[in-house]
Amino acid sequence: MVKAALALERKVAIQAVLQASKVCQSVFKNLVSGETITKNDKSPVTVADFSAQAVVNTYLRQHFPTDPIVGEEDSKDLRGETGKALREKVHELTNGVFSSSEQLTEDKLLEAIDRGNYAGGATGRHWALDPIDGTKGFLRGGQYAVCLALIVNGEVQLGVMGCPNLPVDAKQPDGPRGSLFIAVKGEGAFQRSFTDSNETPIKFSDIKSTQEATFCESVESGHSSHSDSAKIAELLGITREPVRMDSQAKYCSISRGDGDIYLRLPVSETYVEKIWDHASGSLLVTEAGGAVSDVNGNKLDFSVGRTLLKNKGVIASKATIHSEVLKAVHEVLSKK
Ligand SMILES: Nc1ncnc2c1ncn2[C@@H]1O[C@H](COP(=O)(O)OS(=O)(=O)O)[C@@H](OP(=O)(O)O)[C@H]1O
Ligand SMILES: [Mg+2]
Ligand SMILES: [Mg+2]
Ligand SMILES: [Mg+2]
Repeated sequence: MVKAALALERKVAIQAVLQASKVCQSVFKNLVSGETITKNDKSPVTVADFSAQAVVNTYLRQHFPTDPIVGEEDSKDLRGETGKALREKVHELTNGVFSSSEQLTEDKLLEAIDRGNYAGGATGRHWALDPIDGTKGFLRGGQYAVCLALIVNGEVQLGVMGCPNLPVDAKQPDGPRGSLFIAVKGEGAFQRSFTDSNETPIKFSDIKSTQEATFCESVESGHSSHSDSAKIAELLGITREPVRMDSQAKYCSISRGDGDIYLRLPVSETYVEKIWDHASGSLLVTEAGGAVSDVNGNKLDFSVGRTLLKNKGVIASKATIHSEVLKAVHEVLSKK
């Protein structure tokens, strides 16, 4: 029997993402839905962000002590007198996940978070972590995801995403929630629930033409232009309403056939996408029978640091319609 690639990395990443997802769920339950929080108070998501990063980085450190990590967050806001209140909350929450022998001191907590400060690059292996992707989704009780990927020599080899609010079965939107997605390069894409470790292979839906397709896009038009995507939909003969959701849950949804096309159209000349917003999701898509490129048809280049400096926007779809989607994207964007 051929030994599965990256078996230990896969197992550790699943455990880390599940634990971090549970931290986020408990913060939401105790803080966001509590009465103490005002609408524009971002602190609950901040606490969950830092704790989730500390939890994942600690697991990675235990099993792969020399692996560097590109994580979205750093401990700056948790340091000194000004960071004391936040630090204490994050400390308590993070230690709630670990056994008595694994408890972190405050210093070790800050150190764990800052292990995410790696610059990335083209050689060797490193992890990319978004402790909460879709922070706005988290706050509104919508979609968010804990996203972890392993990048080796600039190529994503493993991606694990925890989506606490995503229904396990899209056909039962009011059914159980908490979906975990796993992809290893060359080994396919899988889904399981948070509570049952049985994994099911997933793939894109078998639409024959773009007319049958559904778009999936960001909730915020500031992150992807809704007006451009409407024009692209028209060119492709798409009549179904776009499904809007936050976070890399979009990649997960299309990979299991809930939608078909994820468009992230550039909204500004200056915004550069971050690797942690796309690494795990893009591998899931290609392993589920999809294709991913930027709006110019270039492969996403994860080898140039913490950002996707060489790319503009993202187009992900079922592989068989990708070139047609790209053509429509080009037609609309070139007129601007
Ligand atoms: N201007 C702009 N353009 C494009 N992308 C941006 C921009 N600003 C931020 N971000 C990043 O978007 C991440 C969330 O993406 P989403 O697809 O979830 O957006 S949305 O919440 O649905 O609007 C979000 O990830 P999180 O910070 O992890 O939530 C950001 O990294
Ligand atoms: Mg993000
Ligand atoms: Mg984030
Ligand atoms: Mg952020």
